[in-house]
Amino acid sequence: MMGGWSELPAPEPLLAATGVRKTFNSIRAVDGIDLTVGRGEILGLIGPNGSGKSTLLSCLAGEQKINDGRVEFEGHDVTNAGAMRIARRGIARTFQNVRVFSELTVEENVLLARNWATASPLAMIRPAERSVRSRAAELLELTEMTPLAKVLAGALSGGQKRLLEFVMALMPGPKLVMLDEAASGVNPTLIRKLREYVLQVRERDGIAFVIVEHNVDFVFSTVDRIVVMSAGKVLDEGDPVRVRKNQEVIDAYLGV
Ligand SMILES: Nc1ncnc2c1ncn2[C@@H]1O[C@H](COP(=O)(O)OP(=O)(O)OP(=O)(O)O)[C@@H](O)[C@H]1O
Repeated sequence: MMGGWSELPAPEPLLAATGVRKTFNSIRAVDGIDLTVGRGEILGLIGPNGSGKSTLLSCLAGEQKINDGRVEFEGHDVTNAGAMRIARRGIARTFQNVRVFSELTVEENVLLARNWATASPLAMIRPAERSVRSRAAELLELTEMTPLAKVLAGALSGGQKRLLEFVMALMPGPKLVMLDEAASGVNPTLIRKLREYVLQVRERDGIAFVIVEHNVDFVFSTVDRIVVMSAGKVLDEGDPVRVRKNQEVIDAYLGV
């Protein structure tokens, strides 16, 4: 068993973003951010509404083009490489507004997710190979969703839909998963389980996570390191215990 990741030397960077800037007309949504994520590291990204967290995720995932800066993944320059190419390199994400196919079952959603990062849209209609089916079954088992496999995704609770999206993000076998407010609208029991699943997946497969989150207890209890954003910049960064006591962070975000 490992003695906790925080005791290990700094992991080799998986993702390295430097000087990332994204503007919308006069709004500097992301204003010169440097961010690294180590292999298997769980990084928290917090900050007030509108501080640029989701925009930064979209830039890293290649959904938005950056105005300035550089993004490297496993040493490859992926700056403005586009969402598909970046996904193929091994970055997956979930969204603030859950994106699942309501008219398909849980299992069908999970099987479809295999191809998002690896194949053409045409390949989506091919029946899933045995290895894909067994990965889907294994991930549903891990997240205790096997009993829901045949249920239509539209019939799931908000929390279960978030869990389904989590499984879908894991299907292509990513090296980095970015979760955008995965605990939002999720009941406390399911949040505890989500935390457990994140830690298990990291432990088992060495997957790194970037967790954008307003649920302070969830994020501080799950991550190895935290980055606090404010008005498009990094306000503080480091050990969660220290950051939580930083008066500037308390004033800007943690507040009351
Ligand atoms: N497509 C867009 N067009 C114009 N402005 C945008 C766009 N997307 C984001 N912004 C602006 O960029 C800034 C950062 O927004 P962003 O959604 O990234 O913040 P956030 O930290 O994720 O906020 P929240 O916690 O509320 O999700 C805000 O001022 C927002 O209004």
